[in-house]
Amino acid sequence: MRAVIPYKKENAKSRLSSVLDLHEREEFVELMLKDVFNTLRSAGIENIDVLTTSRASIAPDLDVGIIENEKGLNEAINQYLASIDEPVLIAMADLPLLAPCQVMDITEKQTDVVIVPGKGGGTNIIRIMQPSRFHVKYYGSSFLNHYAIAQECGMSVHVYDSFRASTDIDEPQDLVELLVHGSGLAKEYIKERFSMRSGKGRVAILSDTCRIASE
Ligand SMILES: Nc1nc2c(ncn2[C@@H]2O[C@H](COP(=O)(O)OP(=O)(O)OP(=O)(O)O)[C@@H](O)[C@H]2O)c(=O)[nH]1
Ligand SMILES: C[C@H](OP(=O)(O)O)C(=O)O
Repeated sequence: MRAVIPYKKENAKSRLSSVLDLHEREEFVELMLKDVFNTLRSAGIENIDVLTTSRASIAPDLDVGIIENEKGLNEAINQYLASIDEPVLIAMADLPLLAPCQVMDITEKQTDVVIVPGKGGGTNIIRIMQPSRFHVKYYGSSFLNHYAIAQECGMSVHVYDSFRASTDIDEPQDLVELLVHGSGLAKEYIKERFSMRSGKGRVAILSDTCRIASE
Protein backbone atom coordinates (compact mmCIF):
# COMPACT_ATOMS: atom_id res chain seq x y z
CA MET A 1 0.00 0.00 0.00
CA ARG A 2 1.26 3.43 -0.89
CA ALA A 3 -0.34 6.82 -0.43
CA VAL A 4 -0.44 9.94 -2.53
CA ILE A 5 -1.30 13.44 -1.33
CA PRO A 6 -2.25 15.94 -4.07
CA TYR A 7 -0.94 19.35 -3.06
CA LYS A 8 -1.01 22.84 -4.46
CA LYS A 9 0.45 25.54 -2.26
CA GLU A 10 0.19 28.57 -4.56
CA ASN A 11 -2.83 30.65 -3.60
CA ALA A 12 -4.19 27.65 -1.67
CA LYS A 13 -7.51 27.67 0.14
CA SER A 14 -8.91 30.73 -1.61
CA ARG A 15 -12.21 30.07 0.14
CA LEU A 16 -10.49 31.06 3.40
CA SER A 17 -9.35 34.40 2.01
CA SER A 18 -11.94 36.33 4.05
CA VAL A 19 -10.13 35.24 7.23
CA LEU A 20 -6.52 34.42 6.22
CA ASP A 21 -4.29 36.39 3.86
CA LEU A 22 -2.30 34.73 1.05
CA HIS A 23 0.83 34.19 3.13
CA GLU A 24 -1.19 32.73 6.02
CA ARG A 25 -3.11 30.40 3.72
CA GLU A 26 0.12 29.10 2.23
CA GLU A 27 1.62 28.57 5.70
CA PHE A 28 -1.58 26.90 6.87
CA VAL A 29 -1.75 24.37 4.01
CA GLU A 30 1.87 23.45 4.59
CA LEU A 31 1.03 22.59 8.20
CA MET A 32 -2.08 20.61 7.15
CA LEU A 33 0.11 18.67 4.69
CA LYS A 34 2.51 17.83 7.54
CA ASP A 35 -0.40 16.72 9.74
CA VAL A 36 -1.72 14.43 7.00
CA PHE A 37 1.78 13.07 6.36
CA ASN A 38 2.29 12.35 10.09
CA THR A 39 -1.07 10.58 10.26
CA LEU A 40 -0.36 8.36 7.24
CA ARG A 41 3.11 7.50 8.53
CA SER A 42 1.74 6.73 12.01
CA ALA A 43 -0.77 4.42 10.36
CA GLY A 44 2.15 2.45 8.96
CA ILE A 45 2.24 3.70 5.38
CA GLU A 46 5.91 3.85 4.41
CA ASN A 47 5.65 5.02 0.81
CA ILE A 48 4.04 8.43 0.66
CA ASP A 49 4.11 10.55 -2.49
CA VAL A 50 3.16 14.19 -2.76
CA LEU A 51 1.78 15.05 -6.17
CA THR A 52 2.41 18.73 -6.47
CA THR A 53 2.33 21.59 -8.93
CA SER A 54 5.72 22.78 -7.67
CA ARG A 55 8.59 20.79 -6.15
CA ALA A 56 9.82 23.95 -4.43
CA SER A 57 6.65 24.08 -2.32
CA ILE A 58 7.58 20.91 -0.38
CA ALA A 59 9.71 21.27 2.76
CA PRO A 60 13.02 19.44 2.19
CA ASP A 61 12.73 17.54 5.48
CA LEU A 62 9.39 15.92 4.59
CA ASP A 63 10.14 12.24 3.94
CA VAL A 64 8.04 11.84 0.80
CA GLY A 65 8.46 11.06 -2.85
CA ILE A 66 7.84 14.29 -4.76
CA ILE A 67 6.05 14.04 -8.07
CA GLU A 68 5.78 17.32 -9.91
CA ASN A 69 2.94 17.78 -12.35
CA GLU A 70 1.74 21.21 -13.40
CA LYS A 71 -1.51 19.91 -14.86
CA GLY A 72 -4.83 20.29 -13.08
CA LEU A 73 -5.87 18.06 -10.18
CA ASN A 74 -7.76 15.42 -12.17
CA GLU A 75 -5.27 15.09 -14.98
CA ALA A 76 -2.31 14.90 -12.61
CA ILE A 77 -3.91 12.22 -10.43
CA ASN A 78 -5.06 10.19 -13.43
CA GLN A 79 -1.53 10.17 -14.83
CA TYR A 80 -0.27 9.06 -11.43
CA LEU A 81 -2.85 6.25 -11.14
CA ALA A 82 -1.96 4.95 -14.59
CA SER A 83 1.65 4.56 -13.46
CA ILE A 84 0.98 2.66 -10.22
CA ASP A 85 0.71 -1.13 -9.98
CA GLU A 86 -0.02 -1.54 -6.28
CA PRO A 87 -2.93 -0.48 -4.03
CA VAL A 88 -2.97 3.25 -3.36
CA LEU A 89 -4.70 5.63 -0.99
CA ILE A 90 -5.36 9.14 -2.30
CA ALA A 91 -5.66 11.49 0.68
CA MET A 92 -6.29 15.19 0.27
CA ALA A 93 -3.92 17.57 2.05
CA ASP A 94 -6.69 19.39 3.93
CA LEU A 95 -7.61 16.67 6.43
CA PRO A 96 -5.99 17.76 9.71
CA LEU A 97 -8.53 15.85 11.81
CA LEU A 98 -7.73 12.51 10.19
CA ALA A 99 -6.25 10.04 12.70
CA PRO A 100 -4.14 6.89 12.15
CA CYS A 101 -6.91 4.53 13.32
CA GLN A 102 -9.17 5.69 10.49
CA VAL A 103 -6.40 5.22 7.93
CA MET A 104 -5.78 1.69 9.23
CA ASP A 105 -9.52 0.93 9.10
CA ILE A 106 -9.73 2.19 5.52
CA THR A 107 -6.70 0.24 4.32
CA GLU A 108 -8.04 -2.98 5.87
CA LYS A 109 -11.37 -2.92 3.99
CA GLN A 110 -11.68 -5.79 1.55
CA THR A 111 -13.59 -3.99 -1.21
CA ASP A 112 -11.91 -2.91 -4.46
CA VAL A 113 -12.50 0.74 -3.61
CA VAL A 114 -13.10 2.69 -0.38
CA ILE A 115 -14.45 6.21 -0.67
CA VAL A 116 -14.47 8.73 2.17
CA PRO A 117 -16.95 11.51 1.36
CA GLY A 118 -15.97 15.12 1.94
CA LYS A 119 -18.26 17.99 2.86
CA GLY A 120 -20.66 19.33 0.25
CA GLY A 121 -20.49 16.36 -2.11
CA GLY A 122 -16.71 16.10 -2.31
CA THR A 123 -14.26 13.23 -1.86
CA ASN A 124 -11.61 13.28 0.86
CA ILE A 125 -9.97 9.87 0.48
CA ILE A 126 -10.11 7.05 -2.06
CA ARG A 127 -8.37 3.71 -1.51
CA ILE A 128 -8.04 1.80 -4.77
CA MET A 129 -6.76 -1.77 -5.08
CA GLN A 130 -6.10 -1.57 -8.84
CA PRO A 131 -5.31 2.08 -9.55
CA SER A 132 -4.55 1.67 -13.25
CA ARG A 133 -8.17 0.50 -13.80
CA PHE A 134 -9.67 3.55 -12.05
CA HIS A 135 -9.79 7.26 -12.80
CA VAL A 136 -10.80 10.26 -10.71
CA LYS A 137 -13.16 13.12 -11.38
CA TYR A 138 -12.85 15.68 -8.58
CA TYR A 139 -14.82 18.91 -8.12
CA GLY A 140 -18.59 19.31 -7.97
CA SER A 141 -20.31 16.23 -6.63
CA SER A 142 -17.15 14.15 -6.86
CA PHE A 143 -18.37 11.60 -4.33
CA LEU A 144 -21.14 10.62 -6.73
CA ASN A 145 -18.66 10.66 -9.64
CA HIS A 146 -16.28 8.31 -7.84
CA TYR A 147 -19.03 5.96 -6.73
CA ALA A 148 -20.32 5.75 -10.31
CA ILE A 149 -16.81 5.27 -11.77
CA ALA A 150 -16.17 2.34 -9.41
CA GLN A 151 -19.48 0.75 -10.40
CA GLU A 152 -18.79 1.26 -14.13
CA CYS A 153 -15.45 -0.50 -13.60
CA GLY A 154 -17.24 -3.41 -11.88
CA MET A 155 -15.47 -2.65 -8.60
CA SER A 156 -16.97 -3.24 -5.15
CA VAL A 157 -17.19 -0.08 -3.03
CA HIS A 158 -17.21 0.65 0.68
CA VAL A 159 -18.31 4.15 1.73
CA TYR A 160 -16.37 4.95 4.90
CA ASP A 161 -18.38 6.88 7.45
CA SER A 162 -16.27 9.03 9.79
CA PHE A 163 -16.56 12.56 11.12
CA ARG A 164 -12.80 13.04 11.30
CA ALA A 165 -12.04 11.67 7.85
CA SER A 166 -14.94 13.53 6.25
CA THR A 167 -14.07 16.94 7.69
CA ASP A 168 -12.02 18.79 5.08
CA ILE A 169 -11.07 22.37 5.81
CA ASP A 170 -12.42 24.54 2.99
CA GLU A 171 -14.44 27.37 4.50
CA PRO A 172 -14.15 29.62 7.57
CA GLN A 173 -16.78 27.67 9.49
CA ASP A 174 -14.69 24.49 9.08
CA LEU A 175 -12.01 26.11 11.27
CA VAL A 176 -14.36 25.65 14.23
CA GLU A 177 -14.06 21.87 13.83
CA LEU A 178 -10.27 22.21 13.80
CA LEU A 179 -10.30 24.29 16.99
CA VAL A 180 -12.71 21.93 18.74
CA HIS A 181 -11.38 18.54 17.57
CA GLY A 182 -7.86 19.15 16.24
CA SER A 183 -4.55 18.32 17.89
CA GLY A 184 -1.76 18.86 15.36
CA LEU A 185 0.27 21.64 13.77
CA ALA A 186 -2.61 23.16 11.79
CA LYS A 187 -4.79 23.41 14.91
CA GLU A 188 -2.00 25.28 16.77
CA TYR A 189 -1.67 27.72 13.85
CA ILE A 190 -5.38 28.50 13.88
CA LYS A 191 -5.52 28.66 17.69
CA GLU A 192 -2.94 31.46 17.62
CA ARG A 193 -5.17 33.55 15.33
CA PHE A 194 -8.77 32.80 16.26
CA SER A 195 -10.93 32.20 19.26
CA MET A 196 -14.40 30.72 19.45
CA ARG A 197 -17.63 32.55 20.10
CA SER A 198 -20.24 30.30 21.69
CA GLY A 199 -23.88 31.22 21.87
CA LYS A 200 -27.15 29.42 21.41
CA GLY A 201 -26.43 28.17 17.91
CA ARG A 202 -23.32 26.93 16.18
CA VAL A 203 -19.95 28.04 17.49
CA ALA A 204 -18.35 30.74 15.35
CA ILE A 205 -14.72 31.70 15.00
CA LEU A 206 -13.60 35.17 15.93
CA SER A 207 -10.37 36.44 14.41
CA ASP A 208 -7.89 38.52 16.41
CA THR A 209 -9.02 41.53 14.40
CA CYS A 210 -12.58 40.85 15.58
CA ARG A 211 -14.03 39.83 12.22
CA ILE A 212 -16.66 37.19 12.84
CA ALA A 213 -15.62 34.59 10.34
CA SER A 214 -18.97 32.97 9.76
CA GLU A 215 -20.70 36.25 8.93
N1 LIG B 1 -1.45 18.41 -7.59
C1 LIG B 1 -2.47 19.28 -7.45
N2 LIG B 1 -3.16 19.33 -6.29
C2 LIG B 1 -4.18 20.22 -6.19
C3 LIG B 1 -4.55 21.10 -7.24
N3 LIG B 1 -5.60 21.86 -6.81
C4 LIG B 1 -5.86 21.47 -5.55
N4 LIG B 1 -5.01 20.49 -5.16
C5 LIG B 1 -5.03 19.75 -3.88
O1 LIG B 1 -6.24 19.00 -3.88
C6 LIG B 1 -6.81 18.96 -2.59
C7 LIG B 1 -8.23 19.54 -2.59
O2 LIG B 1 -8.19 20.85 -3.07
P1 LIG B 1 -9.20 21.98 -2.60
O3 LIG B 1 -9.96 21.56 -1.39
O4 LIG B 1 -9.98 22.45 -3.76
O5 LIG B 1 -8.14 23.06 -2.10
P2 LIG B 1 -7.71 24.46 -2.71
O6 LIG B 1 -7.67 24.40 -4.21
O7 LIG B 1 -6.46 24.85 -2.01
O8 LIG B 1 -8.88 25.38 -2.16
P3 LIG B 1 -9.78 26.53 -2.88
O9 LIG B 1 -8.84 27.53 -3.50
O10 LIG B 1 -10.56 27.12 -1.73
O11 LIG B 1 -10.65 25.80 -3.86
C8 LIG B 1 -5.83 19.68 -1.68
O12 LIG B 1 -4.97 18.69 -1.15
C9 LIG B 1 -5.08 20.59 -2.62
O13 LIG B 1 -3.77 20.90 -2.16
C10 LIG B 1 -3.81 21.03 -8.46
O14 LIG B 1 -4.05 21.74 -9.43
N5 LIG B 1 -2.79 20.10 -8.51
C1 LIG C 1 -11.39 18.54 -4.93
C2 LIG C 1 -12.73 18.74 -4.30
O1 LIG C 1 -12.50 19.20 -3.01
P1 LIG C 1 -13.54 20.19 -2.24
O2 LIG C 1 -13.48 21.46 -3.02
O3 LIG C 1 -14.85 19.52 -2.24
O4 LIG C 1 -12.90 20.29 -0.91
C3 LIG C 1 -13.52 17.41 -4.26
O5 LIG C 1 -13.57 16.78 -3.20
O6 LIG C 1 -14.03 17.02 -5.32
